[in-house]
Amino acid sequence: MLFSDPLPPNETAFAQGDLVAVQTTQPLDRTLDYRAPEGGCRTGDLVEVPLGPRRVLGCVWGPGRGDFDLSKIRAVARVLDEAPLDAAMRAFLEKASAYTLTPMPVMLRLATRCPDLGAAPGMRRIYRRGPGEPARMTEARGRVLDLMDELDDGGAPAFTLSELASLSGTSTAVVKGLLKGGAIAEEEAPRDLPFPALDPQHPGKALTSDQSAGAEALRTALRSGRYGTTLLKGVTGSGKTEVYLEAVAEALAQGRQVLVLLPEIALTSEFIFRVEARFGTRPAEWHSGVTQTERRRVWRMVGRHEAQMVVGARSALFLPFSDLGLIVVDEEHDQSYKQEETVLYNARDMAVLRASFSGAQVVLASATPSLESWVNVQAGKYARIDLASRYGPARMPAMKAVDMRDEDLPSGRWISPTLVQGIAARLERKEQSLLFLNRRGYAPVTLCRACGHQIACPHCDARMVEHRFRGRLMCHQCGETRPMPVECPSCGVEGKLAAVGPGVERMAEEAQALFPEARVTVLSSDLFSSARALKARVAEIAAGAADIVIGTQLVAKGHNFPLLTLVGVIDADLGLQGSDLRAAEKTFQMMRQVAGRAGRAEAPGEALLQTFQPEHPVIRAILSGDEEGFWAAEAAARRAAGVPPYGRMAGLVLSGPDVQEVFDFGAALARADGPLRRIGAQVFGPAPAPIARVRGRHRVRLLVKAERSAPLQAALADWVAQVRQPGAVRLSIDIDPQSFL
Ligand SMILES: Nc1ncnc2c1ncn2[C@@H]1O[C@H](COP(=O)(O)OP(=O)(O)OP(=O)(O)O)[C@@H](O)[C@H]1O
Ligand SMILES: [Zn+2]
Repeated sequence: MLFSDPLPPNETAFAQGDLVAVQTTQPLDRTLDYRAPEGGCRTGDLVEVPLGPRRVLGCVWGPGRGDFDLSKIRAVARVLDEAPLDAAMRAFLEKASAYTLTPMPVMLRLATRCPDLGAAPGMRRIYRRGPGEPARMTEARGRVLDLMDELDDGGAPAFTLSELASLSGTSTAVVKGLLKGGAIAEEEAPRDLPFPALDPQHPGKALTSDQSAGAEALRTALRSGRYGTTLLKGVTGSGKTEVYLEAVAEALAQGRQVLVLLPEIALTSEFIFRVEARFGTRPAEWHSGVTQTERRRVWRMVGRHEAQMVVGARSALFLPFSDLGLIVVDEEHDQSYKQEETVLYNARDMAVLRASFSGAQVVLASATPSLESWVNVQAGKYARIDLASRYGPARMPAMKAVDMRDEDLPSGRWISPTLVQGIAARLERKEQSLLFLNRRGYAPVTLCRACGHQIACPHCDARMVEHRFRGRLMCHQCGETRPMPVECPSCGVEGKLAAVGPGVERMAEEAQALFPEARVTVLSSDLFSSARALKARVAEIAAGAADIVIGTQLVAKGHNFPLLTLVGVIDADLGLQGSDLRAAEKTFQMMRQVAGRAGRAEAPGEALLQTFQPEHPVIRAILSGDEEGFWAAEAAARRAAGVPPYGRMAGLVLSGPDVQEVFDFGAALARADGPLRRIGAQVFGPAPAPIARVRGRHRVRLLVKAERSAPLQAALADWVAQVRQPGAVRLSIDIDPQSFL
């Protein structure tokens, strides 16, 4: 056994034949009793247990419950040779399950997402890109090599034969064929190698006095060895990353593990590069772009403390760290930290929860923190560090409103004369301009001028968006695409379809028409086949390969464009519409992030916000830069409305193929609101969800509001359990919803 070291505190050893409770990954609402196998087992061990005719994965959760016929109890089949889930991890999973109302088996599945879990270590054959080229190139061979190049971040990743074949959609024979010319090299390698040690003594950059004070505060917090959370707030380019890397160094020096969460895979490679420069070697990576082989290595090495630092996506929170000392959540306000898929959790909150069980420190870094974090600082729950100015000569850009009511702009055009002047001045000085519009595609609406029909998705309650570069219409809800029709699908008249409203592709057209000599480029996620392709383009632009960049929210995040001195926001009012409770907060964050892209080097930057309502309080707050004033006002408004973070909310989405059945179920829930009323909570709805149909399923919403101290989760569970759910209807509960879609 690998893990036969002395039993840590809080863990129990069981001798062969003892009754143990096992939490499985099967959809059962309780643990099951088994007998400890030969050689015994301990709490936290990952095991295989017989269940009916099958063997399933489980984790030893504690002593058996003893409420089952003892004669029928079977023995644990096998203890897996993997690091156990320690007491802190188990407590975290239980708490996260209770908080998000996610069943424990689903939580355990999140925590055991390791390919080939329990497989014996040993040697295996791996394949890397070699220096040669194949004598004869075929389409299939090309696909294999493209894939390998695509996933190569400079680390020459290794693949297994079957991985390469399945990822590239070819056969193993194709892969083997590439061995001959040396385009691929084959080697024997131990299954899972430890990660090389990072060196915390490697010197970092010389810090400014603000930065040093921040770094020292974080080091002190880490030395306490206890849980704590610090909001690291600093304007874009102030050196937040430099400061938290000092905290990383401290944790590494203490021999503890570090997790850094980034909101976007596209940002990882630049960050990995900085880690390598700072600590001499690359950390482990965990996100959707990582191969299965590497995933397995990361999972195992994290459990054995043979990976000191992981950089990754939110699911990295569920890796089995054995001694986690620090979690950094970079760009903590980012919406993508809220998982909107199977398990609804906010990675920022889960990071805090996980750290509290592991005696770890959390650093939440942002130029524009979430209101939740700001409130937690005000309440004294989080510490706060401020970096008020940009590093070096760079200054925050001057922010100005362009009052669109005064601009003379023909219909179908969106770049105001004032903005045009600004761009022209940049072109003259060989500086870059960024036009920001958070709308992918060419135009949000395609309208038939003959009959008035708007082309909609057949499966969703959404319009099809024209993507002119691809010549297709696309549904942004379900991804359905179809060729751009020539005639109206409703009335059949030809040549009358018109684009209405702007998307980034259309802005590019307008910019190019205004400045025929300029190099105009679009940065939008749908235009890049991979994170790698996007990264390459970002690097080219940073080096000066474009004069005018048109971008979606993608550009707001973390990228550095030294030549960029003007940011033009095409429609600053866009985010303020709609009923979203976070509309003001999101707009404020987004505008400040985008503006922060300008003037990152010596040349001063300017941000121009096109708006029809310059007197709107949010627009005024953005322009004045009075952040504290904005947060205080926003907090007061939320407190008055009794909404998060002052009140608690849960969003329920019911969906199914039959609209009546979905509504009936919603109405039945709304009537049976006894358990909610008992805690003083109110239920609103059922009402059609803002997106009322997705992929052919009708969606209905209920919203529950409660006081902050009310035991909401327990009441929700009781409430939902009383009403029989029709088989075809799905129900998802989102605690603290971020959006009301
Ligand atoms: N003390 C320093 N010495 C040298 N360079 C520094 C220092 N502090 C910051 N920099 C440089 O300034 C730039 C901005 O710093 P950094 O990326 O750490 O800021 P940030 O606040 O994390 O930015 P963002 O909000 O865009 O993520 C980087 O290129 C960084 O290397
Ligand atoms: Zn659709």
